[in-house]
Amino acid sequence: MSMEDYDYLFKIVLIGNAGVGKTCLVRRFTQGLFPPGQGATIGVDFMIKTVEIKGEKVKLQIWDTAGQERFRSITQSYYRSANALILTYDITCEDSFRCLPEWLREIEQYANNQVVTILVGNKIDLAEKREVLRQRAEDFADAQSMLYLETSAKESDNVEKLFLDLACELIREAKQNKLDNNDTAPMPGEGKTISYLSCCSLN
Ligand SMILES: Nc1nc2c(ncn2[C@@H]2O[C@H](COP(=O)(O)OP(=O)(O)OP(=O)(O)O)[C@@H](O)[C@H]2O)c(=O)[nH]1
Repeated sequence: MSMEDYDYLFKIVLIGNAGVGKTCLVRRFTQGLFPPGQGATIGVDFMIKTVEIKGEKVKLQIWDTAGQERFRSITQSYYRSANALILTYDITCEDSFRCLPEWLREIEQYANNQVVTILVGNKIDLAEKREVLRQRAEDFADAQSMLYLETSAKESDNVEKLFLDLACELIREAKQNKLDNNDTAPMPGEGKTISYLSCCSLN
């Protein structure tokens, strides 16, 4: 794809425990469906979706990582070039919430320190099975300076909002030139395309 096809290109990586719904969130957003009998992700998978925000074309490269521990060394290598991380847990699974500090350590260790991180509590359609109160998650996210959103990949609640809010935030940051793109920052007159990601696995 040539550079003219979009104004911005951002890489978004989903992380979090196995089974919290990362793949379903990506499928819902990129394909508009809730896949039946979704198997566990092996390693990483990626999808692309281009959205238009305030007249600007934003290409989102979305990486869905495997939550299973045994894939951790593979998935870690995808953190570094991420512009945004979607740290996902399952509101019906206390365990997936309790593992968040562990995920934050991974982020600290492997991600770029400019990365935008959003905490997502998925499966809100299963309200009667909720194990993690919204307030508790909000407080946790606040303390870590993360955005917080609750979603249902199944019912499509807040899924579009999740990715579009992230895209808006990334555009805002890019405009303030806060992204870690010192090497390839556009020169005046070269336009505002974030070109440093164009080398990433688009082949
Ligand atoms: N009720 C409900 N179930 C969901 C939702 N999102 C995902 N699920 C179910 O949760 C299970 C795991 O979903 P996945 O999307 O495969 O989870 P994952 O986080 O990608 O798992 P790994 O690939 O192993 O890391 C599947 O049975 C989904 O149908 C949701 O919003 N609501």
